[in-house]
Amino acid sequence: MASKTFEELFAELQQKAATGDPATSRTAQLVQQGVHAIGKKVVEEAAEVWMAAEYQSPEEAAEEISQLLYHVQVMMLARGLTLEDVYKYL
Ligand SMILES: N=c1c2ncn([C@@H]3O[C@H](COP(=O)(O)OP(=O)(O)OP(=O)(O)O)[C@@H](O)[C@H]3O)c2ncn1[C@@H]1O[C@H](COP(=O)(O)O)[C@@H](O)[C@H]1O
Repeated sequence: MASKTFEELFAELQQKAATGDPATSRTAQLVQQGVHAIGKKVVEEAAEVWMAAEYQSPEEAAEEISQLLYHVQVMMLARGLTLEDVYKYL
């Protein structure tokens, strides 16, 4: 059972990006570091998704995919994008 949905995570991260403390919130820390640092994490997590999907268990692949989705949401926040901005292309 999911502990949170994609939309629920995004709403939580919007709050963290706006008012979170970089000392305690990974999201606030990444947004403070900016698009370049977040971009490196997106690429790193994408590679981990690929490797896990090819060589690891479905459970491990799911965990890596969750980390990629998290970092993609952080990138959206760093660029001031909303879910609607992205959904209109789906
Ligand atoms: N879903 C996530 C999530 N997924 C991944 N991560 C981060 O991504 C990291 C995983 O990447 P790595 O394995 O590369 O970890 P690492 O090597 O320690 O990362 P680096 O410091 O080297 O960049 C984790 O250690 C977390 O820091 C996440 N951090 C936070 N969340 C959720 O986001 C919400 C807000 O979190 P905070 O902003 O930290 O309060 C909470 O609901 C959290 O559960």
